[in-house]
Amino acid sequence: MITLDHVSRFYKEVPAVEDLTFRVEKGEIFGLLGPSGAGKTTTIRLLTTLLPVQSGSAQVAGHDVTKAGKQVRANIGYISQTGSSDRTRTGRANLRLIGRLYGLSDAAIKTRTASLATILQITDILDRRVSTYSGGQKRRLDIALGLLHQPTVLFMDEPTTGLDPQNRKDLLQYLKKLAGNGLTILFTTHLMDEADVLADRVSIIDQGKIVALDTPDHLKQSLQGDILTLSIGAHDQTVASPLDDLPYIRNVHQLSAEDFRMEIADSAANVPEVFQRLTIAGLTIHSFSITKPTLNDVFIARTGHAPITSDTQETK
Ligand SMILES: Nc1ncnc2c1ncn2[C@@H]1O[C@H](COP(=O)(O)OP(=O)(O)OP(=O)(O)O)[C@@H](O)[C@H]1O
Repeated sequence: MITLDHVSRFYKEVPAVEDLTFRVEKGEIFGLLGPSGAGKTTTIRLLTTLLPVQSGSAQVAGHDVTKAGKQVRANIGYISQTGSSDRTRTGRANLRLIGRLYGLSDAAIKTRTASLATILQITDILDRRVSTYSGGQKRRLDIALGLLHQPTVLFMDEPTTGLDPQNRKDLLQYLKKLAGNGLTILFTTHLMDEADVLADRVSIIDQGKIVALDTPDHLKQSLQGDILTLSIGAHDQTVASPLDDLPYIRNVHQLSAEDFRMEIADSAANVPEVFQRLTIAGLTIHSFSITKPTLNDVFIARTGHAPITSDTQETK
């Protein structure tokens, strides 16, 4: 349903996305996961024909985004981070406008509006101006606007922005149901847990490049071990050197002045030796935890740095 073949986009010779190649199948929920500035929105804008592809090629719903933009636009829904509603109009008027833009009959607009409003729980606010909506209500209207013309492919930038936990849970369930009925969904997020819960497959993107692409489970299993997090109190010293030659320790990463995380194979057997090494090196362990890897850990392992903060550093 979506195919990218070596797609790149530059701004003044600086790559925003570089050499992206992947496919998304019909009914699949595909997550583009990465920190701010990674190139997620640029990818969506290229696929929705809002930005021209400069090199490589891409097809959406069987149409080339460069040569057949009109056909691509007829087959897709796009829900941007900010949404597309007119705040001065009511929700119903916004839906009517979009329906007419897509050439739907008044009867079809009425039926689709009633059904989407019920599912997204906005029926009782449809006749109020959008400027009076809460963030979550507006987000749900954005989604109704994106789905009104029954697209075959839905693009969503940061789907759950502004939603409270219950609305977020409901929305993720609804998106899964839509995909179960054959809708293909490509969404962006910087939230690792959202990608984990929602996506069938995830592409982790950093500085415009794909650094990992697989199912969330496969990505997490690729780390082959647990994550050991240690707090050693303020020291000038890093934990990396005392652990340098231990073959079962990988990717030691300093989270803050006191905190470190690392991958550890067979943690039950190997943690005692780690503690012994650190104690001999004169370090005091204040606290520790051993957890299963998350997509956050996958990101750190593949890029060597933490996804959100830039003040951390790789030490091994
Ligand atoms: N119009 C533009 N002119 C110059 N640089 C741009 C432009 N649009 C995007 N960029 C740059 O391209 C890179 C990718 O931006 P993009 O908006 O795709 O990132 P993102 O992953 O969606 O980030 P966020 O999560 O913050 O929305 C960034 O370095 C950004 O500064």
